[in-house]
Parts: sequence; C-alpha cells; structure tokens
Amino acid sequence: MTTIALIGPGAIGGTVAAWLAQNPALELTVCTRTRFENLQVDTPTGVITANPKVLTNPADAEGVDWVLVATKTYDSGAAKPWLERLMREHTRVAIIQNGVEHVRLFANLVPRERLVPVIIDLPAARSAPGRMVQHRHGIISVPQGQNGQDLVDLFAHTEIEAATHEDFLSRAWIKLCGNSAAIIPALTLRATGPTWNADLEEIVRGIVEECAAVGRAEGAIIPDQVVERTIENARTMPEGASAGSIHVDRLAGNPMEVDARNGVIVRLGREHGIPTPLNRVLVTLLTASGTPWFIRSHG
Ligand SMILES: NC(=O)C1=CN([C@@H]2O[C@H](COP(=O)(O)OP(=O)(O)OC[C@H]3O[C@@H](n4cnc5c(N)ncnc54)[C@H](OP(=O)(O)O)[C@@H]3O)[C@@H](O)[C@H]2O)C=CC1
Ligand SMILES: CC(C)(CO)C(=O)C(=O)O
Repeated sequence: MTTIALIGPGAIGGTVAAWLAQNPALELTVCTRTRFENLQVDTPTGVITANPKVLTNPADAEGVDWVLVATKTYDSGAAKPWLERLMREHTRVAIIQNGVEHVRLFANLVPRERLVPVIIDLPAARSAPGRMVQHRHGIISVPQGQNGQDLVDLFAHTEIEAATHEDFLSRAWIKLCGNSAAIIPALTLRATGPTWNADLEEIVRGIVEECAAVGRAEGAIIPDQVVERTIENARTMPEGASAGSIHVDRLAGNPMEVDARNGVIVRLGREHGIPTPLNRVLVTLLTASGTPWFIRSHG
C-alpha cells in the first residue's frame, strides 16, 4: 500500500485526488482548509467519486510515502504545518503548481532530492468544496529520474497522461508563455477574441515574447511557434470564455498568482538584463486592481 497525502483539494488538487483514489492500492488522505464530505469530479469521460480520509488539522496528520501540494503559489507557506507532520525520511513531495519556481518556493521546506516539480495541463474548476469539473483531458509533466518516474507510476490507472521529461525546464517555461497572456482577460474581465485588434495583438505578443526571452535566458528552449500559438489562442478566445485560474480568482475576488505567472518574468528579466516593460506595467495594474482585504473579509 502506498500512502499519499494531498494538500489543497481545490480545482486541481480535488481532481487529482479523486483520480488517484480510484486505485485501492493507494491510501489517500486529503489535507484541507475547508471541510467537505467526499470528492466528486465531472470528468470528460464521466463522473468519478472518492471518499478519502479528510483532515483539517495538521496535528492529526501522520507520515506518508508521498505528499502532493496543490495550493495556489501564494499559499505555499500554508503547506508548512502539514509538511512538518506528513514528512518522514523517505517521503517525496510533489508540487503541482503553475509557474517556474516550484523548487525555490519549497526549498526551505523540503530537501531538494525529495522535491518533484510538476506542471499540469488540466483545465478544472471547483463549484463547491469537494465538487470539481475537469474540462479537458489532463497532462502531467515531471523531470526525468526515479522520483519523476515513481510519480508517473501513481497515475498509471488514471486518464491523466503523466510523463517524465528530460527538459522539464523548457516544459515549464512553455506552459508559462501560455499562462502569461491570461493576464489580459484577468485585468479586463473580457475574453480577448471579441475585442481583438492590432493594438491588442501587439500587447499580447509583447507579453509572451518577454516571457520567452527570459525563459531562454534561463536555459529553456522555446520555439517561436509557442509565441504564435499563444497569440492565436488569445485572438480566438470566444466571448464569455474563461482564461483559466487567474481569471477565475480575479472574478471571485481571491488573491491572484500574479507574481508566480508574470511577476517572475519581471524579476528574472531584471537579473538577466532583459527589459520586460509590458509585464511590469500589467503586473502593477493587476496587483493594484486586486480586491482589498477588507472587502473580501466583510463582503
Ligand atoms: N484550475 C486550473 O484549471 C489550473 C490550475 N493550475 C495551477 O494549480 C495550482 C492550484 O490551482 P487551483 O486548484 O486552481 O486552486 P484552488 O484555489 O482551486 O485550490 C487551492 C486549494 O488550496 C487550499 N488551501 C489553501 N491553504 C490551505 C491550507 N493551509 N491547508 C490546506 N489547503 C489549503 C484551498 O483551500 P480552500 O478550499 O479553503 O479554498 C484550495 O482548496 C495553481 O498553481 C494553479 O495555477 C494549473 C493548471 C490548471
Ligand atoms: C490555462 C490552464 C487551464 C491550463 O492548464 C491553466 O494553467 C490555468 O488555468 O491556470
């Protein structure tokens, strides 16, 4: 029996946990902030359900073989009390988050040799605690090596396609290029397709080209088609479509992963001497437009 604890059962964590729980050889514990009874995911091939052990207090957690962290990047620190209880000498910790800083964010919490960064392409949303919709087929990418392969094996029974990659760095930056453009709909609260024009195209191109330039300086191989594909996706984004989790967070008045998705382009760009004026302006504006804490707390 392999024991797994998943921290952060939101859109991604809840979906991943429900898929893993379909294998009775995996003993799953879900570490949550908001209690729920069971998991139910509407997947592209039907509804799956699961009844994992649910914990709300880190003091109740015990050592496991694997910890999967699926909090937002801005909640990474919240995983600390859970990790302190769940980790034993052999425990490996997979970080399922967007961005390119999985290792940096958890460097002071998990020994590097037991940390597995994960990139997930899987559009999902949460309608209520424990209730998720998985909109499309999911893909998981991890670095090559024993840890990566062992994580991939955990997903063998699922419909999520997991694979190791020799050049994980490039996978992460290519995903970030796609994610970087979502800052526009998160800011305007409109799909980009219906208002597309040459000026908007120049802005989207600039955002993604800045991301690609910084990624390449970091050592990633990013083909030009990645930039063109991202522009095409933005150009054809239909009215009413969601641009993904950052857009959902802005609409819900939640904190946003602005720093992990676009701020990082500015920060690392600065280190490499690469100008990132568009990302800088948009990060500043989106950060300034975030819902103030007193509105979030008091409605
Ligand atoms: N949604 C998507 O389609 C995709 C998201 N991603 C990435 O995956 C990551 C997760 O995103 P997503 O699932 O959308 O985020 P959600 O906001 O849906 O879920 C985050 C979860 O973390 C939980 N959490 C926060 N703090 C704690 C804590 N102290 N203890 C336990 N749980 C905690 C939240 O609790 P609570 O239930 O109280 O809110 C919530 O369940 C992000 O990096 C995102 O960018 C990647 C690909 C697609
Ligand atoms: C665009 C998407 C859904 C891709 O998996 C994503 O990464 C997000 O919403 O954060």
